Amino acid sequence: MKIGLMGLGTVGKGVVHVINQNGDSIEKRIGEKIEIKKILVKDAEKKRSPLVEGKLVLDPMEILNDDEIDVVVEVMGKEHPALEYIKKALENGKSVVTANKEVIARHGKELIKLANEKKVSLLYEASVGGGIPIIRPLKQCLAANKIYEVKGILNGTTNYILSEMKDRGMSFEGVLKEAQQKGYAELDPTDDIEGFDAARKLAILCTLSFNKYVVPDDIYTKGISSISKEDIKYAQELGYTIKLIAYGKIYENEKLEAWVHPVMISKESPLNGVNGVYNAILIEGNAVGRLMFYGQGAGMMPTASAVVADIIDVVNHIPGKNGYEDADIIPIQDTVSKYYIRLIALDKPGVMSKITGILGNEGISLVSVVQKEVHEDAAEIVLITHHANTGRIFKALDEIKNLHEIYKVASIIRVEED
Ligand SMILES: NC(=O)C1=CN([C@@H]2O[C@H](COP(=O)(O)OP(=O)(O)OC[C@H]3O[C@@H](n4cnc5c(N)ncnc54)[C@H](OP(=O)(O)O)[C@@H]3O)[C@@H](O)[C@H]2O)C=CC1
Ligand SMILES: N[C@@H](CC=O)C(=O)O
Ligand code: NA
Repeated sequence: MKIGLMGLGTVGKGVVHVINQNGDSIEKRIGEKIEIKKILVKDAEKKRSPLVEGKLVLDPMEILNDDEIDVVVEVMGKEHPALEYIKKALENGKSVVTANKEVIARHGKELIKLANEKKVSLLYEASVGGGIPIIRPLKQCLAANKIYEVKGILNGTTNYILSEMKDRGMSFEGVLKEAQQKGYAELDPTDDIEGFDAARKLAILCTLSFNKYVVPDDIYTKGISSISKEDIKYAQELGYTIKLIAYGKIYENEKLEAWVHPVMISKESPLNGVNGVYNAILIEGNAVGRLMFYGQGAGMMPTASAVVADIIDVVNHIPGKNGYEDADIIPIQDTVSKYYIRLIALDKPGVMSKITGILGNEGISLVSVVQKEVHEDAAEIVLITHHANTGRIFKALDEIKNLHEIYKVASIIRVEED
């Protein structure tokens, strides 16, 4: 499977990294090697990674007219000339993967029609929520539902700015600069700050969720440029957090409400804890109920994760192109965990030392021990172990169970701390 990559910025570099890092395991999984054959850039003088040596081109036609290239991956950004390149690729019978929300939100309808006519794929998972899987779940896993409502934090840059202003008392300009350095912001950060990027993403989500074609111009859009440190302080005093929210709802009369606006979010809302570059999307469907999708909405590797998954999806739709190896499952006895153990024992001196002795022989040490009387002659003993080999825990419990002072091993629960 030969790829033509258009763009080698934050996302393009991520795609090169992921394919370089995970190429072998991907090949094993899908039965096909993904090879980046050519990469389109604008600036021939920029210093680039040795990984892309010999692949760079400045003329888009070198990719679009290359018969060996099966998939064009557009990660250049901006509406033009990306739109024209995507169209040309589809016309030439190539599948297209793109992260470009501007192009999909404005021209998705005609592009999907063209892809269908040409019997090729047009995939755009990275266009909404970066690394969060949301497009494919809406198209496939939730297809049985009537979706009523879509609500979320859809822009990583503005969420990062608002979180950092609140938590570190940073200035708007200072945090924006950080977001740009981290590769979160659009080329023109006004797109992020004024809410246009979130509106493009909301247009895509509303179209998929409500089955009505929604474009960014339909969406009332207000960004965060007027949010000051004072607003953030007052919000905290009043028990709220300010978030840039994108909201879409379909009413029974089939009318839609769709807007992007700063919102005072109460402490109880699941969106309140979504901080930094993280995005979250809440979906309400009539069969599935409420769902929340959460993850990094921008950045090199999370976004590349979605782009490369789309490339894999193209391969998976070629008949006979996937295969799985047999799984080698680690026996539960060989796994390691802390354990909570509750025992019912005879309330008599010496019982505890027998129990700790058996555990000690298996190299199991204890974080805590609690003992309570439950009857005249019975006590409940609750132990929390340090990390231990599960096989040794089982062996020790078998021995403990057989002590005549033990009535029963009432519970064994794994303990996790993160
Ligand atoms: N950054 C992120 O976290 C996310 C980005 N996206 C989307 O992904 C896309 C790419 O974003 P990002 O990687 O951040 O963008 P960058 O600005 O970092 O990179 C753009 C790349 O495209 C190349 N390029 C731009 N215009 C042209 C042109 N006309 N001809 C040839 N090459 C061109 C640039 O070339 P050169 O290197 O020579 O300058 C550069 O390599 C955008 O649509 C964005 O909205 C989606 C999700 C998350
Ligand atoms: N600029 C965007 C990038 C991802 O789509 C954002 O900050 O969310
Ligand atoms: Na996504």
